[in-house]
Amino acid sequence: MTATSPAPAGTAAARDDDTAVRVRGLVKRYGDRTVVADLDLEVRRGEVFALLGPNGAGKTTTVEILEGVRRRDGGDVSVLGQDPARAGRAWRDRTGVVGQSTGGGNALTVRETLEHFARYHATPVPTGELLDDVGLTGAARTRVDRLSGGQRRRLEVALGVQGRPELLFLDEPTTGMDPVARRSFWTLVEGLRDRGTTVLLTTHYLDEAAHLATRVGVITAGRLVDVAPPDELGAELRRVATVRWLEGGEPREVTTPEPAALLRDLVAASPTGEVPGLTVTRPGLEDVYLRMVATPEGQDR
Ligand SMILES: Nc1ncnc2c1ncn2[C@@H]1O[C@H](COP(=O)(O)OP(=O)(O)OP(=O)(O)O)[C@@H](O)[C@H]1O
Repeated sequence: MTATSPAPAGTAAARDDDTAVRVRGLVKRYGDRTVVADLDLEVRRGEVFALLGPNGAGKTTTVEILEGVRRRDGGDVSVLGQDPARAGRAWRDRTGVVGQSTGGGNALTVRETLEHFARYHATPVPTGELLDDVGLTGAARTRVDRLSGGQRRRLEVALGVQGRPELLFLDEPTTGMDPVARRSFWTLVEGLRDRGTTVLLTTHYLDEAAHLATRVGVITAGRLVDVAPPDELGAELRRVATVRWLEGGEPREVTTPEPAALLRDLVAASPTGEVPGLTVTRPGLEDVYLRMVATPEGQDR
């Protein structure tokens, strides 16, 4: 089938049209240790998908297999319709990679570095625009080996998006950035998302996942344990609410899946109909995430 002929509905090729990444039964071992264990994952075209998980859970390993820079031991992987283990230069041009920071540097300036790598792309983002997008205009003439950690991270992000990739891999992109730089990075990713770029990112910052991601997936011990939009993750865990109030001046707290019934009882029992200090809270993304990874399996191994 050629790229232009429409795939019949319901076929694998038709489904691939709206799927950027499809992973089935992915396995990766180091020696006799299995670090990715039968992992399934699907990232739709145009979405920002965030992978969360504790240190050592297997996020980077998974992402590197999808980038085509690490071998797998089992499973099926399709990225932009091809197996990254066999894909060539043309496929690579359609992806952008911002790996975990290496801390390396060189004697070229920021601008020289961007101009050097621009030659590898068919339609690179103009250097001035790129510098602006990542907030490095003021550092354009600084040598890379003299950049701060956060500035270096911005340069790596610039190199990842320079070729206007269809699919961008971001491995802990904002580690080392100050809060202002993180915010402007979020704006950059939002701009990419608005232009239809698919983004797969790993992060330890739950506010980043909540802000940017269409869906988040939680990996513990090499397995994907849940996938959902950030405000729906852990639906079961979220059903439970914590009700707090003051009784005779003393704080009281009850955790219940049916807060409405408790509120009715509290109001009925109050002579004035008022319940002092009353609050009802449901678990947020962070609470849910911490519960998910709190199992022995979820700990760093
Ligand atoms: N080249 C390697 N050789 C042996 N073990 C490795 C290698 N690379 C990673 N590992 C191990 O594989 C496991 C998964 O590592 P990985 O880097 O994928 O985790 P991660 O979820 O990205 O963690 P972090 O959040 O700390 O970046 C870890 O236990 C790690 O020590």
